[in-house]
Amino acid sequence: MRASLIQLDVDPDEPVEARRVRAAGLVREQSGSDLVVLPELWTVGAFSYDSFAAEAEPLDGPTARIMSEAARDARVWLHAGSVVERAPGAGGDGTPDDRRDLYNTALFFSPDGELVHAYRKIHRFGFDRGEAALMSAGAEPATVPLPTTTLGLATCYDLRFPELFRALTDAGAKTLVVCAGWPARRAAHWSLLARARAVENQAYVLACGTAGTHAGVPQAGRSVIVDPWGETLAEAEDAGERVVTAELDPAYVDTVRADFPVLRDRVLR
Ligand SMILES: O=C(O)CCC(=O)C(=O)O
Repeated sequence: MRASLIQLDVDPDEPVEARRVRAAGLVREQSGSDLVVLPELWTVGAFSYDSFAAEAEPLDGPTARIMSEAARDARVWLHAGSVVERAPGAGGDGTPDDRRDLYNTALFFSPDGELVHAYRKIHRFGFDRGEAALMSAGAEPATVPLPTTTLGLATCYDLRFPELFRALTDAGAKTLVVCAGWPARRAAHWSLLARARAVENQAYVLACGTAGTHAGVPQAGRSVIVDPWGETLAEAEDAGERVVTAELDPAYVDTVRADFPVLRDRVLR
C-alpha cells in the first residue's frame, strides 16, 4: 500500500479558494498512491483563530466537494485533512460569531468520492484559549476499515494523548493517521511522539503537518511515515511544501505484533 502525505503550504496571502484548487491538484498528482493525507485546517490555518467562524463550513461544504472530486479523479482513499465544521443543530444559534457549533473535523473519502468518515478532534489545543475556547470537542474515536488495513484517525494535539491511540489500537487500528498544524517550536515533540505512538502500538504512523507560517506561528513541517518497529520510512527534511511517500506492508503489523507480543502482556486496561 503506497501512502503519500501532502505537507501543504498554508500561506495567508493565498486566497482559501485558490488553496483548495491547488490542494486538489496535488491530490490528483498522487494517483499512483492508495492513500493520500492532507494536514489539519489547511484552508484557514490552524492558528488563524480570528478566521475560524467566517471560514466554517458544513460537511458538504466547498472543501468537502472539491476533495470528493479529487479523491474520485485520483482513485485514492483520501484523508482530506480537517476543516472548521459548522454543525447545524449542534447547539449554536447559526450566526457567524457563535462558536458553540464549531468543530475541528477531519474528512475521509473513498476512491469513489464518498465521505466515509468525519472525525471531530477530541483534544482541543490552547488550554483556556484558542481552539479550546472557540470550538467544541469531539467525543468519538474514529477507525476506518480499508481493504488492506484499518486506520485510526487523530488530529494534531491528540498526538500527546497515548490513551486515544491505545483505544484506536483496541478498536482494531493498524495504521494511525495524524493530520496536524504543529508549531516549529515543538518540532522535537512531534517527531518523538510520532515514533512513540508507532512503537507502543506496533502500528504504522502517518503524520502529516503543514508548511509555512499561520497567524505568525512557523510550522514544524517534518511530516513522517513510521513503521511498526519505529523505523522512519520517509520524512520531510524541513517545513517546506513537500510530498512524503512510502510503501507500507499491512501484514508487517501482524508480524511485529506476533514476534514481539508486548500488546498481549498488558496488565492495566
Ligand atoms: O501539542 C502541540 O504542541 C501542538 C498542538 C497544536 O498545535 C494543535 O493541536 O493545533
